[in-house]
Amino acid sequence: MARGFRLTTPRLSSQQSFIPARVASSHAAAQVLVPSVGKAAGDGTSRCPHLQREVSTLSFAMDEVIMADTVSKVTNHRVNSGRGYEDIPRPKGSIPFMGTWIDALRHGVVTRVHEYVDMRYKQLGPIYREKLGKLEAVYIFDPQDVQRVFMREGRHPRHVIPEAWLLHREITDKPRGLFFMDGEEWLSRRRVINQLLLHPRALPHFSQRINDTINDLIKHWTNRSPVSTTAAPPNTGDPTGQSITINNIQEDVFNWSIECVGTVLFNQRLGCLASIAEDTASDTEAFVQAIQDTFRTTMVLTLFPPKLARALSLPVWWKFVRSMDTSLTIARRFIDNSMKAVLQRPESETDVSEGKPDVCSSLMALQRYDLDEVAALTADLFSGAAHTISNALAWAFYLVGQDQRVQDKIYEEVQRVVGSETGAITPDMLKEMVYVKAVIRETLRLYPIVPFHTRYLYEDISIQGYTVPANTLIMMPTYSMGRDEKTFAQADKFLPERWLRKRSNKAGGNDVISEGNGCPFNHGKDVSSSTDTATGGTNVNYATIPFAVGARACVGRRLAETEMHLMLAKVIKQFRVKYTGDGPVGIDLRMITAPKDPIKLRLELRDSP
Ligand code: HEM
Repeated sequence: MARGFRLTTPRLSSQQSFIPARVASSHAAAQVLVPSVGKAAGDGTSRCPHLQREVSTLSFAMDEVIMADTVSKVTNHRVNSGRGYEDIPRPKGSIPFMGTWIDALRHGVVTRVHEYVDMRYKQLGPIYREKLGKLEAVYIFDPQDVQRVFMREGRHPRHVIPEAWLLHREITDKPRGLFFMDGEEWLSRRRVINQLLLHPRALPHFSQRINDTINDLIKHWTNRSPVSTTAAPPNTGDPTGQSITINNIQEDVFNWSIECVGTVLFNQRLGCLASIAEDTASDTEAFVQAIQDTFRTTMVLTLFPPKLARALSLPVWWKFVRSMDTSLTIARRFIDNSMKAVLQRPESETDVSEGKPDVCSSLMALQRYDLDEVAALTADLFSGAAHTISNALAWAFYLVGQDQRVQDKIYEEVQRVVGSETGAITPDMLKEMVYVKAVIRETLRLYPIVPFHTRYLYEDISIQGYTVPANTLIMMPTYSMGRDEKTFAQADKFLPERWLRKRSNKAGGNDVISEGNGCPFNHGKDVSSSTDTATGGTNVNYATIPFAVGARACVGRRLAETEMHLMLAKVIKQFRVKYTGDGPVGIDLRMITAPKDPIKLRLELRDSP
């Protein structure tokens, strides 16, 4: 193949909206080459040679931050990488139209794509391309390449939206939320939601409600399975011998996360926790099932053309439509009920950033969007929140439930910060809980809830010496990157310490353990025994970015982290958690990284909650 060969046909599917030329050209200046990666930051903050400048994922005005960061380093960008798209390694056995679909199906690709992609990475290296049925993409694995992709995503970053979802939206002709939008439409709404959810002032406001819902969940657990007295194991110190059995933590946490997000979005209690106490069927159960079915069928329809599935009236298409309709109807029911309450409130109570009650009222107070659009925006947040947080917490309890050492450290930290205080854990207290945060961060490294980050760039980019043309789908597999031994020492081990660093206390007191800044490289140290493992890095580590980075990073990140940190801290403060399942739980990839089997736990009441 000739060097520098370039495909001229855009690889963006006709289903994915093209950005109008006007918009594309307006931000062409932002498509610039970032300084060479691997170079220590020149701002004097980096002590780690592996990492580069940080793109703050938490800035509420993220888009501007990124623009500032990239534009300040404008160099005349021109890709001249030597080898072209056609030269990028690809698996053997690709056939016209189908690509390597049959091969992939043999590997059980639908629920184990993460393993399949990992196998390809080991076979073909840090960049390869593959066509799986309809889905043609370039897969990249090197964190430095990932960083470069995010740095060049432009003012209106574009991610992949499953074709089946787009088709469904087209058929139903209903407005949808942020995830589905692009261009200026996306940016203007995203800025508003950023203010409501990512602004530092927004969350302290919600933490009392999150605390309350966690207290209620624990109360419901106790009501459902009254704390039973078992023979207290001898010499265990803390446990009183009283315990609660949980047969499926995921399900319970799902109910809780809907309840919790309901209080943030609508300042309403939705009543989802009642079904935990009563063990009865509820709307939330139907919602869980519908979302699971939507995700599962979407996976199949990612590989098999949805339009064809629809034309052939395949059962998978109809199952997809039914589950999508059910989940949207139930979400809409929750939202309509809540909106009624919001509409009845006095106008003075409608701006969350001024200490007012919730996201939905704040959106309505702007008087910029009609009710349908407010409902669409909040429905997106609502369903985005429930499944992600519940699965992440299920994995966190699964991991800590098997690791007494980690639990003891969480407990020590929570006791140190909160002491005998039995009220709410405040945002200021949370700031000090660096170990709790490290546990969640490590959980998401091992079980990244979103299995692939995706981007279409507006310009060609050179990756590993190959030119990847503009509008190619670039997939960044989070599972493989998070478990890569090249990046993480003892990559398969659950070691929250890798995210901490020890600083000596100049005032002569004890050394201070603080949050590491993300350098995952262990610099040759044994990460299990040291608290000084994430040494010296200053920046976001692109090998594990569970919420993505940049202007299109997860808009619910602050909320998700606050909910997860609070839940972990409060449960471990009161209970010892034991995983009681029958062995390791695998991953079932249904668009998100979910546990394959229910995660069973026993919660043993501590002596001194
Ligand atoms: C463990 C929890 C969560 C994880 C790991 C997670 C991860 C992500 C990721 C990776 C993206 C894609 C960003 C991209 O395309 O680059 C995303 C987008 C999004 N997330 Fe989350 N998320 C979580 C929780 C939440 C919560 C709690 C909410 C709502 C309150 C939420 C709402 C959204 C929305 C609306 C988008 C689309 C944003 C846009 O397109 O501008 N997520 N999330």
